Amino acid sequence: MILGSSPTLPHASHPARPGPARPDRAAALAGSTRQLLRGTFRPNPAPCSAKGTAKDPFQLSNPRFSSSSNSSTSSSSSVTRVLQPLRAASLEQGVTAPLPPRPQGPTDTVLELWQAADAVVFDVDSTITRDDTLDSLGKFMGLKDEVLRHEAMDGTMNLPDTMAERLAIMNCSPEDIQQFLLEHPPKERLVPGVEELVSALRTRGKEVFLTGGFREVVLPIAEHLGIPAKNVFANSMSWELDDKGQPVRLKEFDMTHPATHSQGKPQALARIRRQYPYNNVVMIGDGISDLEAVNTTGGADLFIHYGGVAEHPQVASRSDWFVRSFDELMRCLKRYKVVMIGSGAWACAAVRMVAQSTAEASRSPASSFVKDVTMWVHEEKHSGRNLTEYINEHHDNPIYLPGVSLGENVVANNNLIDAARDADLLIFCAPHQFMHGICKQLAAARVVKRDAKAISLTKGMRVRAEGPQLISQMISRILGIDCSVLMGANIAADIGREELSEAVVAYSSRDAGILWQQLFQRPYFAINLLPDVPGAEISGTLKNIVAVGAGIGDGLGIGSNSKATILRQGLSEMRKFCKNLYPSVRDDTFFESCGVADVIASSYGGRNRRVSEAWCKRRMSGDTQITFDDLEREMLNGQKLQGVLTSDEVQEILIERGWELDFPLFTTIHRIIHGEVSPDMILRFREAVSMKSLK
Ligand SMILES: NC(=O)C1=CN([C@@H]2O[C@H](COP(=O)(O)OP(=O)(O)OC[C@H]3O[C@@H](n4cnc5c(N)ncnc54)[C@H](O)[C@@H]3O)[C@@H](O)[C@H]2O)C=CC1
Ligand SMILES: O=C(CO)COP(=O)(O)O
Repeated sequence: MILGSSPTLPHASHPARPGPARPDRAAALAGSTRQLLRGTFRPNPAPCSAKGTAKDPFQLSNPRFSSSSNSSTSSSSSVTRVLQPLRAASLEQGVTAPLPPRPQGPTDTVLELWQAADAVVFDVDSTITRDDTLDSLGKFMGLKDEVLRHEAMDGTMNLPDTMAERLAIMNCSPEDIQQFLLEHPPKERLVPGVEELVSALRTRGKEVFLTGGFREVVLPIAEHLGIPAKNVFANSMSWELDDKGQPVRLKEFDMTHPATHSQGKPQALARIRRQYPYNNVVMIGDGISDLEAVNTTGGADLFIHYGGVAEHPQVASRSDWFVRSFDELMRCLKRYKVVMIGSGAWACAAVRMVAQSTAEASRSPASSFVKDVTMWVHEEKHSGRNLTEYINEHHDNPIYLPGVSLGENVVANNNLIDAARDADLLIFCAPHQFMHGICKQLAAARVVKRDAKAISLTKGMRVRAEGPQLISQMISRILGIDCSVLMGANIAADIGREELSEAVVAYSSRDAGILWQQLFQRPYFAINLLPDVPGAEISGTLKNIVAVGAGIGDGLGIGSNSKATILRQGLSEMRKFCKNLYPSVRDDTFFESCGVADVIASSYGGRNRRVSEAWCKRRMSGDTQITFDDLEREMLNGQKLQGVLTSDEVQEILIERGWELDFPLFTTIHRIIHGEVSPDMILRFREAVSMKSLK
């Protein structure tokens, strides 16, 4: 709400004067628009697209409203040029000049800025609330303060004076404020759609701020919306105290607070920009003071006039976008395109869950996701046809997860580069030996968006001369994007049947973690968030070695106590290995699904266990020629074992670092699978490690 006129803004009663110089706006925008303009940012046209850019004669004649279809290839200052000059020029002309029509809808550039916003700053009174706090408080106190309010609005009184006057006649006590809050709870005061919009913004990792109003009244609203108190820039009430120092009567507002002054909003914006390295900041409000937050040095990059409660032509015509409903902003939020890189058993079970989530979410206008999920398929033949064609026709993968419908919104694509091109969210789930080649191809084609996010479901690691590298680190390093991991006790076929399971999403950025949780969480698949990527990923990788050990034990026909010994020792070595490499790894990670639960699930129900059991039986029956590769081909129909390869990779690290004796189970398993000691040494792993090779 407009509470005061600005000394920097021209007004009917003031001579028009030039707007403030904004030397650093271009610099601030240079960073903000870099992403938009480098050509990798492609807004999703549906469900919201720029309207009337070619039809509106005003838009044709004015650069601000011209279509920005060229902007993606122009220099970083072009958005500054496109958005700002008209606003500044119209302010310079003063209110006596005829007002340009208010924008009919977002131009492409405005839409791009909205979708790329890092932070959104909302005015409070009459923007997110249906009322003006002082009006409502005045009414609550039985006053009619219309006169003062109008004087403030047309600028004959300045903002601090107006506030002080209105306050003086209000005469309320702390109890009155408490009662006011009880009778006007946040939920009742909020404009329809604002809660959903704030939540959708936060889910997309955008920071939300509130400016204006009074802390005493705004903080409960912020809390209701899940906005932290540090993101509230509001005035404070100041109280007259009794002899015991207890507040009795509202005296004035804290006049030292920037929010009291006409320049409060620009100052709030300047503070936000100083504190956080945001590229794009959007201001949403209804008043001149909100508009000022854009027309100022280091201010917001985009101004949206919300006119659903109060529409002000002076402000609307100078806004970049005029809306009467928050639903319009919601519909225009970016939707993430999800792409699965992989098409094996786990990739199929996982893409099915993701496709269920995106299909479900797409029923709401607030959906964060594009409904269709692309799945890159390593092409092969099935019944004489391309597997990709088969999947797109039948919606299942008969080779890797037979009998499980993936969902009609899963679209298979056998071209890796094409599949990844539009991805905002990339899920990597290929056997780890192929991951380096996949990342290299994607990097060479330069198709991965710079702001895309990745998650790895792959269990494995890469060993290079410099040392071990996690798959998530490799993805981040080669593609230059954030990468989380999803790890857990997740036998693909069981999850395909929707049997209860759980996993952790370990994240480097919590916002990304929340987004992935939203995507993967299903009624039968619970996701815990964990800020420990190395702990979760190394656990998921090493448990494959333990499962090989368990399979060898099963091949020998060992009992439960002995198998439990292998599992316990395995878990202990997993923990030690993680901690040796990454001392910051958390102990509780090993009690999560990616730790003990995955050791158990894989050592009873996994492929590594099954093939190792068969290998052990064949070896014990005298077949010394049998190899894991033979059995993988024979038993898994194209699926890949990770445990044997991982054992080789881990052993390289153990030898290199002189840790073999500290990891007796891992070392024994490695010696068994390479025929250096006999399979029954699994039960004597403590001695086997010190034995010389039997070769
Ligand atoms: N299957 C499961 O239950 C689980 C598997 N994982 C992990 O997920 C990752 C992927 O495993 P799955 O999806 O089960 O795959 P999978 O082992 O079932 O299938 C192998 C996949 O690799 C593909 N492939 C073959 N040659 C290739 C090449 N040269 N380049 C790229 N791809 C090629 C095949 O087409 C197939 O899609 C592994 O790291 C595994 O440890 C994790 C949890 C559960
Ligand atoms: O990782 C898995 C379960 O969590 C699957 O293990 P396998 O590859 O041994 O089947």
